[in-house]
Amino acid sequence: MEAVGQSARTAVRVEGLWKRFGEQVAVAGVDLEIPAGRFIGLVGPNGAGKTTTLSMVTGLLRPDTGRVLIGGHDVWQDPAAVKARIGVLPEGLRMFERLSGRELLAYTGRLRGLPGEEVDKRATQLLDVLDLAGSQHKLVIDYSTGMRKKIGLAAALLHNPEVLFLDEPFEGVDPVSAQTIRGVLERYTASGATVVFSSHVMELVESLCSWVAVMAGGRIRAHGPLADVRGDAATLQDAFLELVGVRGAADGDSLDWLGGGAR
Ligand SMILES: Nc1ncnc2c1ncn2[C@@H]1O[C@H](COP(=O)(O)OP(=O)(O)OP(=O)(O)O)[C@@H](O)[C@H]1O
Repeated sequence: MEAVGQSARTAVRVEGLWKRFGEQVAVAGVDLEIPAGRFIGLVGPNGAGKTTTLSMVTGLLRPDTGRVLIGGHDVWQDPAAVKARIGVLPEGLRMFERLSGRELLAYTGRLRGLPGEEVDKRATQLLDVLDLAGSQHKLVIDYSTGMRKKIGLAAALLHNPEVLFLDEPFEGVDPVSAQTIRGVLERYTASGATVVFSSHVMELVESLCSWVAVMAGGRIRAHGPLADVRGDAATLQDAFLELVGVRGAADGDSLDWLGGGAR
């Protein structure tokens, strides 16, 4: 199918996305134009709608209304073209746990239609870079949380996608592994690819991302280059608290029974 008209530098276009779960409106009209070749952060408080949005954007969950274009292809009209262009590391990743890390990559690569030799080569390099070579023959079920994130990332990168979506990629990952993941992702975006990731960790988003979208209550509250979203605030965290309207409510003043001697 032909790519629908879209600027060459837009990686993902989201138009009028809505999702309800019964009475609960999880995503309430999201429009976004995500630039290519950048590190994009999607931030928001718990329940803001980040996971639901990313699930719809990556074709895992059908929106009630709205559409998503990736590389000009409609996620729901042209899923094969989109799936060839994206890599996804979803939250609570489910994997084939009775395979070893190496087998998981071999299987994923063949599913992606890569020749066996190429899969072997890429898998060896990814396992090395992500410091998983020593555990490549262990079953994924025996991997730690951080190792699971890393093997999931390797599987998502194997076919060299144009856009990589990561839901909380650094959660449960130790600082050394986080630095490794960061290095891999920086190299990947430097080559023109796009990384979209969700996180609660504002310092991380501030240090990694050049473009951010702030979500709260199912809507985008601000989006654009990091400096624009931060505005006059000292940190992205301050700008974020201002935007989501929790300044002053978060200091726990009402918990006057907590601590002290009133037991
Ligand atoms: N399958 C579901 N059924 C019912 N409600 C859901 C479902 N998935 C999400 N929701 C609701 O939609 C809202 C948005 O949830 P979502 O998981 O997208 O938020 P989030 O920003 O990713 O939150 P967190 O940072 O805590 O992971 C929440 O109120 C959540 O309870």
